Amino acid sequence: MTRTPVNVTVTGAAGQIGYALLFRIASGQLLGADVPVKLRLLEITPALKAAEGTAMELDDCAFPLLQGIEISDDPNVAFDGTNVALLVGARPRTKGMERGDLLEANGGIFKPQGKAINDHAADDIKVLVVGNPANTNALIAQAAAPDVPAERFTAMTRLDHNRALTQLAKKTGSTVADIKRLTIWGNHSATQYPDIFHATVAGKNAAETVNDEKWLAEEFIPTVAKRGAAIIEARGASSAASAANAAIDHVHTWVNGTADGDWASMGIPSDGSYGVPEGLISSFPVTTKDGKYEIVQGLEINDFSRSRIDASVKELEEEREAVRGLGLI
Ligand SMILES: NC(=O)C1=CN([C@@H]2O[C@H](COP(=O)(O)OP(=O)(O)OC[C@H]3O[C@@H](n4cnc5c(N)ncnc54)[C@H](O)[C@@H]3O)[C@@H](O)[C@H]2O)C=CC1
Ligand SMILES: O=C([O-])CC(=O)C(=O)O
Repeated sequence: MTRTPVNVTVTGAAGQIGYALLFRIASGQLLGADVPVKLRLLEITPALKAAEGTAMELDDCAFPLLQGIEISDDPNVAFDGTNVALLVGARPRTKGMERGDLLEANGGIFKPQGKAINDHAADDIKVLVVGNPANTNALIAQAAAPDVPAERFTAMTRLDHNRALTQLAKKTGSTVADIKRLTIWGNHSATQYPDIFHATVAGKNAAETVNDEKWLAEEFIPTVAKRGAAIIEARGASSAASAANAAIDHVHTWVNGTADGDWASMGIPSDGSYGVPEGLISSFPVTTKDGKYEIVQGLEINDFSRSRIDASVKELEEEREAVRGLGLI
């Protein structure tokens, strides 16, 4: 194998998403079946032993593409020379915790990680934030990394995108492979807006094919937007394998490109497109090529969509104000 290995850092490596993610990265599903990887696992000190156990299992898989594993509780070590950073570890909301407390607790994680990325990561670093609240955690990390191009900080809405694909496929009696150009707009939260007005099912407009605004407003959108809570209710734990799968999809798409005639959803810094205030990390339809993404331009946004996009963007603005007030950005 002649290619230089790509350094991939995963934070929260001993957590449930970490366990579902690391083996897939090591097997080549993140970057490609011909791309060797070195894994860096970042955990908090009490979870280092568990991370070591996962590393032992990774060794035991004898993945031909896996060229090394390093484990650390120091972000300066874990992000040293890293090319792809998957920021999964985050502080979950616990009983009695207000939103401000949650943002502050996550600021204590994502600000130092952003700084470590700024100071130590490779020049081509790409960052995906999975840990919630993902969009605003991405904003915090980005603000702490002024030397890294802002567009390298992204947040995950691909799980929402994938959830929406399946719901639409079920409704239309098609398969997910028949569906193209679906979009998640806004925040990875219950205000997100899954948009099928530009989507196609087997080449035909999805909204026209469905032709059922009541289903759209009362079933499809709430099912997708509240799916995370439904999984917690059913499983007694939040989505893990599907979240890891979406993280793989997000980075694979970013690095390897979207298919002709299709797009994906990514939480990315707004350039002001579609009236989303510049700098907010909000989900958009994007095409990707040569490791870069571009927002799909020129889509007509009807009133139904406009009010929902605006509501989610308003929530993102409020989160941005809150972290600004806490001095985190
Ligand atoms: N954007 C999305 O679509 C989704 C996001 N999530 C979020 O992903 C995050 C992780 O989920 P799980 O793996 O299920 O949680 P988990 O609780 O099983 O694992 C989190 C891990 O992060 C570690 N951690 C905490 N602080 C850290 C720090 N400063 N540095 C490194 N590691 C640290 C913990 O020790 C723990 O091992 C949560 O915030 C969850 O809400 C989950 C599903 C979907
Ligand atoms: O709420 C959570 O921790 C899980 C989550 O983001 C999701 O499943 O979309």
